[in-house]
Amino acid sequence: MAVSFPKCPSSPLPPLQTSNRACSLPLSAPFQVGDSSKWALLEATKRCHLSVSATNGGSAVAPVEPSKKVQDSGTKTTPTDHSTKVENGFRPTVFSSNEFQDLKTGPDDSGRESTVSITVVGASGDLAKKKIFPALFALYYEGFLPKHFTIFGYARSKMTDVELREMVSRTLNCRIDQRENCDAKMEEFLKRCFYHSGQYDSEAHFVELDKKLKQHEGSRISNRLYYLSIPPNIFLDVVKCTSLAASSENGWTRVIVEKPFGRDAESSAALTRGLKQYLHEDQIFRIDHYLGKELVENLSVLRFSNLVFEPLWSRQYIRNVQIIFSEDFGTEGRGGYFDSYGIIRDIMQNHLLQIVALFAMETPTSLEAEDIRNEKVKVLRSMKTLEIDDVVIGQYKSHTRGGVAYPGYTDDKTVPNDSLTPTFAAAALFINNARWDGVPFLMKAGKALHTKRAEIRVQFRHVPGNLYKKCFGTDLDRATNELVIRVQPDEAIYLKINNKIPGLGMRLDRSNLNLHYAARYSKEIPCAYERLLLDAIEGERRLFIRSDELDAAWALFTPLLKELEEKRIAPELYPYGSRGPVGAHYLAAKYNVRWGDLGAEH
Ligand SMILES: NC(=O)C1=CN([C@@H]2O[C@H](COP(=O)(O)OP(=O)(O)OC[C@H]3O[C@@H](n4cnc5c(N)ncnc54)[C@H](OP(=O)(O)O)[C@@H]3O)[C@@H](O)[C@H]2O)C=CC1
Ligand SMILES: O=C1O[C@H](COP(=O)(O)O)[C@@H](O)[C@H](O)[C@H]1O
Repeated sequence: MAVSFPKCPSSPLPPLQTSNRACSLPLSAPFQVGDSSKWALLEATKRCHLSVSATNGGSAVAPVEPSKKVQDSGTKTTPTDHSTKVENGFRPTVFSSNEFQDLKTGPDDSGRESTVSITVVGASGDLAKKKIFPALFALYYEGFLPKHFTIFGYARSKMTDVELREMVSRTLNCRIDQRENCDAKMEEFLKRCFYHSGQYDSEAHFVELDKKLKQHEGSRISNRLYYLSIPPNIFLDVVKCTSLAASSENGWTRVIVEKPFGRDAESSAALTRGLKQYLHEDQIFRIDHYLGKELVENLSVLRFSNLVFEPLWSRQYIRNVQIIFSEDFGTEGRGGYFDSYGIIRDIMQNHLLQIVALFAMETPTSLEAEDIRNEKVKVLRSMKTLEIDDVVIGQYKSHTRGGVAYPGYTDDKTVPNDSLTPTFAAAALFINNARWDGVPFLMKAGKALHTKRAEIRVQFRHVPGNLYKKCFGTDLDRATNELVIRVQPDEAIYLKINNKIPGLGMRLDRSNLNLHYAARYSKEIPCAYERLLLDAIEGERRLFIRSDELDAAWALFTPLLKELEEKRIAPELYPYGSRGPVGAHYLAAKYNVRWGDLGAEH
């Protein structure tokens, strides 16, 4: 006879707060939660932060930091920098007292007005079209660009303003969750976009750009941001020309530099020296767009604001950490660039290593950029230089599936037939400090694999003297907890736990405590470039790479890269669309690790 137990009385949980906004509000913020305007949100956020750190009624003017323009070799001027000083890592404040305001709100009533000119150098290129202009539009749409801003495209291609606008308009779209006034907003945005054609090494052409910028800036304080979306061999030409001929005379000048930052320790150091001939370190914004991804930024929040994680975050409880990047397409269209870099330089030395640094750092003194970067650099400097025995490399080969032929890497016309450039790599890294001694940090990155995904997997140790050992069979590894931070796609954080299957017997299964972003948050997640562009405009350096971090990162990888190239080590071939070379499993097994992304259900 079936026995039924009385049901637990249902006790409704209090409703969850569904808005990010609620979290950032100070108790005393005079902000109406019902107010849907983006600007209201930004204003509220400002108040929130100001309520923590300042008591001047919300009109804080950032502390002045000198702008370090070099007029000519050796002569530095120090005009006022009206940049935002970010309070303890939050995005709170304004350029000057009246600049950062919604177009709808009209002019502010105090201080001299200022303006921001954003020049995309290499505007005719792939990255500019795919990411930069759309990100700028998204910022504009959301009301995050300052009242007075102008966008310039600069490249050698001949184009009129109208043609640039046509080109840009083809790539713009509005957020899925906010289509209101989309076309009108696009029109308004495009009217603020202009183009100047010129050579990258011609000071005269940058003087012409300077004149055009001045026309737009008028008598306002001029702040200028240059985004170098060009091949690295012309970075220095452009930096020299902008610095000598087109930097701001009374505001700040900042330069966003895209990767690759060199090919090895020496070339990277040479690039840094070159940049520093014309710019100060705090004018250089080395972008690593992975740092702008929502879940990468959230790593510190997860760790430092939840008591349940931080005490476990060490060799005592963590068995291994895996950072996995895979793409389900090859180098299509970028083979020329890729062949002289390869996957280790393209993904591991920067994106994945930055994740390791953020993951493993000690608690920073504060959320200020320098405090965080100091901790990251300590991690990088504590790491063991990579050795060839701890690395597996692969290259994809052609494969036919379902009647479709997928090309191999060397089938790309821009790639030499005998190229040994790795399109896949797996590596075991170690951090020689008290917290992480002996814990393998396994990285895996590959193109033309079976899936597109980026994730961090934290595998915890076995439960000592586990009472339920018998329920797991012989494979205790399968029973350990695993925390998965899925950076993309379909952002999620989930913790694999063992759970009793409901019923009268005692059977356990693996279940997930799952924070699935799409289900939890209704707002679309901004693209990494939006966050980073906004940070650069605001002068927030937390998510950009400092030169000593870069040096430390290259020091780890350079000997390995040299050895691979000098010895012409052949990569293991893997079929397009597969899970990559089998060697990756041997590497993991060497450290008693099983990759967490195996199997259909992971
Ligand atoms: N595309 C991407 O997804 C990513 C790119 N990056 C980095 O961003 C930067 C820009 O990338 P991307 O847009 O793909 O690059 P492109 O190859 O598209 O180059 C951008 C522009 O630079 C000019 N250019 C290209 N080659 C040369 C050359 N040899 N000499 C002078 N000018 C040249 C061209 O403009 P014109 O001829 O009109 O002057 C071109 O439109 C690079 O540093 C790249 O490594 C980083 C991450 C991702
Ligand atoms: O930096 C790079 O990143 C992209 C992958 O970026 P994602 O944001 O789409 O994950 C990669 O395709 C490219 O090779 C590399 O240069």
